[in-house]
Amino acid sequence: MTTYTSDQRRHTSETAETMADVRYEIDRIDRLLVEILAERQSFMDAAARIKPDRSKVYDADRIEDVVAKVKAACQGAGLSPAIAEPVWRKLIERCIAYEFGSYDTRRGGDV
Ligand SMILES: O=C(O)C(=O)C[C@]1(C(=O)O)C=C[C@@H](O)C=C1
Repeated sequence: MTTYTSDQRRHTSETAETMADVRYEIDRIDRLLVEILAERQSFMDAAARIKPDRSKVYDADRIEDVVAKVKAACQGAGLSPAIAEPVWRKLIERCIAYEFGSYDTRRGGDV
């Protein structure tokens, strides 16, 4: 199971006073995002292993389902959907490319 390593939080957005404070927290959060995205990526390998054929890697209905769920989560979390939606659409696009690569590597390039 993935465990996330995190540097100590020093400030909240309200207590930060200098740009050094702000950038320490942004850099800390970015390292956490990298760990979380690496875990998400690992499930593309699982999907490539489980999906019965290559035509299932790209799933338009599932893409819209993922984006809708992310937008719903944004409301509770206070994340701007204007940030989230394009980020997730690009993330999914790159995850699909990764999943195709994983699928082809696993199946020896057979289609
Ligand atoms: O849910 C899936 O079927 C996935 O493989 C995950 C994922 C994603 O990155 O969210 C990637 C490829 C699919 O086309 C849809 C969604």
